[in-house]
Amino acid sequence: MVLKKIYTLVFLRNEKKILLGLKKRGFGINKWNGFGGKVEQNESVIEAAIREMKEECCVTVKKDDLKSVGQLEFTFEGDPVMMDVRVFSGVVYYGTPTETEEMAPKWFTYDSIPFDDMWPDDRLWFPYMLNNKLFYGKFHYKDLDTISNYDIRELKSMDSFYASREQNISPKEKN
Ligand SMILES: Nc1nc2c([nH]c(=O)n2[C@H]2C[C@H](O)[C@@H](COP(=O)(O)OP(=O)(O)OP(=O)(O)O)O2)c(=O)[nH]1
Repeated sequence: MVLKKIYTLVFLRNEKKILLGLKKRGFGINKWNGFGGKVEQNESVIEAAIREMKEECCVTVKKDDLKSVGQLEFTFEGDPVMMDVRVFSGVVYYGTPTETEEMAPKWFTYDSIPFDDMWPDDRLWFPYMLNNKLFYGKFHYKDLDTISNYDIRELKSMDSFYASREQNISPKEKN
C-alpha cells in the first residue's frame, strides 16, 4: 500500500525574477527551492501554503493571490510514502522576504536559476511553470540524487485534473 503525504510549494514571481530559498535544515538541505511543507491535519492545502510562506520567509500571501499551477508526485526506492506536492505561483505578497531558521530567500532572474543546486527533477518541470503552463509530474527516485523514471505532462485545468483524480480514487484510499 502506498501512503500519501501532501505538501505545498510556493513560488513568488514577477516578470523577470523568481524567489527561491536556500533550505538550511531537514529534507532538501542546501538546495534552492520554493517555500512549503507538510499540510497539517485540520488545515486546507491553501492554508498550509500561506502558513509555510509566513514561517519560512516572513511573507504574507492571500488565498486569492495564489494560483494552483501544478502537482508533483515523488516516490523513493524502498519507501512506501508518496509525496504529493501541490505547486502554487503568486505575484502579490506583503512584507519583505527575510531569512529564517529554515530558509534564506533570494531573487533569481529566469536565466540564472541554480538548477545544479536544486532537486534534479526541477529542471524538468520548471520550464512548464516559467512558461505559465499547468503541469503534472511523477518522479521515482532510486536514491536522493538519481531519478530512475519520470513522466510529465501539461494540464488544461488544475480543477478538472483534481476532480478526475478524485473520481478514480476508491473510498478506502481517500481516508
Ligand atoms: N522543487 C522541489 N521541491 C520538492 C521536491 N521534493 C520535495 O519534497 N519538495 C518540497 C515539498 C515541500 O515544499 C518541501 C519539503 O517539505 P519539508 O520536509 O520542508 O516540510 P516541513 O517544513 O513541513 O518539514 P519539517 O518542518 O517537519 O522539517 O520540499 C522536489 O523534488 N523538488
